[in-house]
Amino acid sequence: MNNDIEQVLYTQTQIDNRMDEIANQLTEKYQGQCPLIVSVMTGAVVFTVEMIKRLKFKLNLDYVDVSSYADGTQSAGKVKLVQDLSSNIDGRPVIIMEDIIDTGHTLKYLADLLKGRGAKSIEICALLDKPDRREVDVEADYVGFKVPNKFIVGYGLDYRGLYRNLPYIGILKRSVYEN
Ligand SMILES: O=P(O)(O)OC[C@H]1O[C@H](OP(=O)(O)OP(=O)(O)O)[C@H](O)[C@@H]1O
Ligand SMILES: Nc1nc2[nH]cnc2c(=O)[nH]1
Repeated sequence: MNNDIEQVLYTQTQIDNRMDEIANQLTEKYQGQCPLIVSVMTGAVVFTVEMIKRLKFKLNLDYVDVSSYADGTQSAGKVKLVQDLSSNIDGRPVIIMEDIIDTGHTLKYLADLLKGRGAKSIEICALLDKPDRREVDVEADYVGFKVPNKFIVGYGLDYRGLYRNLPYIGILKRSVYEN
């Protein structure tokens, strides 16, 4: 295990098994619909890649880059659209793939934006949910795991750009970001 990790919450095997379950639910629901998968850069990249390989229906893939965290572990509270979709979503079912819902600001912003563009339906699929930190009313339709109110890294989630490549989900030691 990486020395900066206080505790592993979910191993690669646990993540794989949970992704299989969610993928089966999505496959049942979206058969014949060809939804657009919207991956939220950068944190959702690992989750998105691993999930879409399990989806047994026609789909398209696009991404947005939204940024809500100015620096380190604290939310800036404001969401910025850094890179827009390249697809037209009018009349299309959309599935947003996100790594974590924390305050909820990012997903609220994104879901409202895509609704305003006439998506036929919008569902949210999030690897992690940290409900204790919620500031706005937003819920995922599919959640991998609930996590405690700690700073989480791995499986796409970073601290200052690091740890995204860890093949598990863990709690970052406070000593890494406090001095
Ligand atoms: O629910 P919220 O409080 O809005 O937080 C969730 C968002 O924060 C992180 O993104 P970040 O802006 O750190 O960018 P990243 O995906 O590039 O890591 C994470 O990937 C989510 O998109
Ligand atoms: N890496 C990381 N990014 C986040 N964005 C919102 N919450 C978190 C978290 O716990 N870890």
